[in-house]
Amino acid sequence: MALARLTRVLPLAARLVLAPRRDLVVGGPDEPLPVVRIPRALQRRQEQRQSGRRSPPQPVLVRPGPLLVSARRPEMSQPARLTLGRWERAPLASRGWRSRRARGDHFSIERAQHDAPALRNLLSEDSFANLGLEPRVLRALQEGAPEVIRPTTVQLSTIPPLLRGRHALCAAETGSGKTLGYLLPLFQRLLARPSLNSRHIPAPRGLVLVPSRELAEQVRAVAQALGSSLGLQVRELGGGHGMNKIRLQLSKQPPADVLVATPGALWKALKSQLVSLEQLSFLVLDEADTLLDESFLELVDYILEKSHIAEGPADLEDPFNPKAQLVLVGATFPEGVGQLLSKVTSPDSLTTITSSKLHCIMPHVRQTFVRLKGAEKVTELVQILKQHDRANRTGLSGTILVFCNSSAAVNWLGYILDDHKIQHLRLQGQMPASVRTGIFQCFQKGSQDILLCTDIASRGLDSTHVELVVNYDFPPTLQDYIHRAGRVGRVGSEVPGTVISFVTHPWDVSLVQKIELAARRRRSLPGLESSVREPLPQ
Ligand SMILES: Nc1ncnc2c1ncn2[C@@H]1O[C@H](COP(=O)(O)OP(=O)(O)OP(=O)(O)O)[C@@H](O)[C@H]1O
Repeated sequence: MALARLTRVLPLAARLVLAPRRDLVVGGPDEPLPVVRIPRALQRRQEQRQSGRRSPPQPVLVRPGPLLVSARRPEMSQPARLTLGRWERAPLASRGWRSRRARGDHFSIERAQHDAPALRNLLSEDSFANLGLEPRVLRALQEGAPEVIRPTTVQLSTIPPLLRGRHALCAAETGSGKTLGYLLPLFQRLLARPSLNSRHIPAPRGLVLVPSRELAEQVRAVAQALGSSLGLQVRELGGGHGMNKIRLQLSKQPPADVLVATPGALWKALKSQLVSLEQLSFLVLDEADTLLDESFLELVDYILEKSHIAEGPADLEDPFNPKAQLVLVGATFPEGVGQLLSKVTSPDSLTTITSSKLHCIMPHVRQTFVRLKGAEKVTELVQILKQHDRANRTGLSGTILVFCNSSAAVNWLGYILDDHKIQHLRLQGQMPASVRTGIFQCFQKGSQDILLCTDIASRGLDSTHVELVVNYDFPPTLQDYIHRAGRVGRVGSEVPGTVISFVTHPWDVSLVQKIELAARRRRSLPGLESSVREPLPQ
């Protein structure tokens, strides 16, 4: 490049001679010629460029010691003490995985620490009492969640701004305790604001929107444990059951102070005027990236339209004209927040809280990638499950989540596991609501060790027993990978987590290479950043 630039700037009249030592000699016949020496490295790069060749990245010399990446081919391993620079080319173990010849190859991103990042770096003075929570709320926390003693890093950074009435977008890694991070401020706000309900239909003051029925059940259970000691009613409104069930859920007495709902069910209830959002003072969109994607956006738009969102903290203070504080929560940064917000409030009123580990490969979970032929996946899975079963009989093992990319694949794989006499549960979106109910709770309680599922189980669902996530089908996006992998290694997990991913298609390989590169550079995954200040489309 430098040589090319140099030749361009030299006057046309100048004579260019490549000197024997490859120095450039410039000037007329009678003048003493200035000599420009070109460094050898530059010359070599120029020669390579001209011949269209690029030197392959140098393999890292592996010495004994802990590894960050361990590969089947040892020269592709990376020691734990080495981090590649941002622009440094990496010797990827997954390079060449698009070729069939790569079948059978594998590598792992090793566990670098034991604890979840959300539990590290906590100081002894970090306590819930120092965050501005009222004694009543602290007591409710003690009674409702006795295992929770000190706040996680995410709770430390979200609770104070939420108590100050700020609208917030909280994006932090999976399993870091975001649910309590928004529920505690929600309850404190409701205690400060008495119910004004004079209408005949239920008008909850707190609303948590979640993308799936299973997550609604889970959040309701956590909220109810806190709400019952505060004298506040928490109810759940899940979809898929038809209008009669929705009517029944909403007619229960006493009416809900806090409603945990899926967008579809709430939309139906609002359309049929079975519920009103006029009294709303706290609105949470949990798993905001999913709620803002195309499948839910229209419903969520309608719900936001019916809620009176405050312009800012000052707007929340009028007790006779309730306005709602808005909180968006997720483990991946949602797209389209700016567009959504500009419809209901000013994007400037939003505080963005992101954790330092957002979109990073979890450092406390071992993640293995295996390049396979499609037809080999079943054998590989059956072997893993049988191995686990043997370990389980000796009382060593936790539970396993196996992810497929479609409901049909879950059913098909389920029949194959039946043939192998491997007991399991199945959870996929096309199951009737009555069959789906309670499946995840069964798995959470440990009554069955293996759950075959689609991505409906990848968002927000919490189980401290999950030891292994298998991506039987490689997830279609990096966001999906983050959410699926996040079912292990959660705060409070009782077992160390592992993720195993089967890689079969060329498009899987592109994602694997991004994951591997991010791990080797210890940086966040690319392409997931977004901005809350995106302009509204014209
Ligand atoms: N301060 C705490 N101390 C100990 N355990 C906690 C604490 N806060 C939350 N937990 C536990 O951590 C686990 C994960 O919490 P939670 O489900 O809120 O994570 P999350 O960040 O919402 O995850 P996801 O992004 O997957 O939805 C739960 O089992 C919860 O009980």
